[in-house]
Amino acid sequence: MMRENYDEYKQMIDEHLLDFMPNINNMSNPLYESMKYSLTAGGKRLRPVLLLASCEFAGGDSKDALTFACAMEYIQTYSLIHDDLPAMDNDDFRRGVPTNHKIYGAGIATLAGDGLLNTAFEIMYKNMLLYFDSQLELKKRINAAYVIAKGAGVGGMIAGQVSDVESESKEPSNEMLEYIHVNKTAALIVAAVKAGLYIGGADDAMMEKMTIYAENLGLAYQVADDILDVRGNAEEMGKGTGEDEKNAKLTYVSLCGMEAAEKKLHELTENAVNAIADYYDNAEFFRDLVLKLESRTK
Ligand SMILES: CC(C)=CCC/C(C)=C/COP(=O)(O)OP(=O)(O)O
Ligand SMILES: C=C(C)CCOP(=O)(O)OP(=O)(O)O
Repeated sequence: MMRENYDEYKQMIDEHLLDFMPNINNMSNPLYESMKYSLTAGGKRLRPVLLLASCEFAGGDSKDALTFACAMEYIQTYSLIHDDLPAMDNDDFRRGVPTNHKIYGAGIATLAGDGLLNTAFEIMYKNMLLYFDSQLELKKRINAAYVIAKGAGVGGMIAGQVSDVESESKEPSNEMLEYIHVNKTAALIVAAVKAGLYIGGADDAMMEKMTIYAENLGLAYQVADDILDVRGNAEEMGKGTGEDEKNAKLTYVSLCGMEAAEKKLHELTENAVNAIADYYDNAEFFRDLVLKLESRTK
């Protein structure tokens, strides 16, 4: 049974996110504080919410997917800490508060990111060990961990971030922009959905359709973020306003203009909705999510 709304899933994450923090000895206390600072600074929890909802959509119990959902948020938080570093976007605000390196320095912030990424895999492996006696349950979790590693990895989010960094010194193009969005943003969103579906036990048809949904949602999410950045309501996306957005980034808006970006967002939204048309009666959560994303940019 799927839950009614986004906030119910988000609450599960917010309540349990710190439960998975490892015990760190006193010598590395600044590391713990710095990891905790960014985990509890807010955030929409989109990726873990998608993971839990996808698990239930496939007929599973979201409680069984909680570890993986929290691991996903650890990875998301690591990526934002590193993205904000002086060597990358050099941002001062994130999730409405000073960025991690502004509080703890670039060294600890880098290590907090490393720590979160590593912890994500530590807790997924620990969870898998609980299912050692059931080949079926273990396989679901190995598949989930594999898609997460792949989506976050050097052929996914990291590849996208490399191109994003490099794009600042390259001739802008549609191909480059598409590559950045597919990898930097959509890859982790697709991974969240697929991981949830694996744990929930989805069949191949559902996996295929939901993957198309998630690819379009992922691209739509980045285009919407870029539209909101320009419109000055970055606050709504949990960021600071204005000053920290100082890099002239390659975005759909900067490359093609606002009107084209809005059209693209609409197309991606339609694609996402159409991908799950077969599940009309019980895909309301996923339909609403992508439709709300588009309407928030208006
Ligand atoms: C491996 C790493 C560090 C990946 C970072 C991935 C990512 C999605 C960064 C934020 O993108 P953005 O710069 O477009 O978003 P924002 O405007 O929130 O900074
Ligand atoms: C892909 C983008 C736009 C990076 C920020 O992601 P979110 O907007 O989901 O950030 P949080 O809610 O997790 O802070």
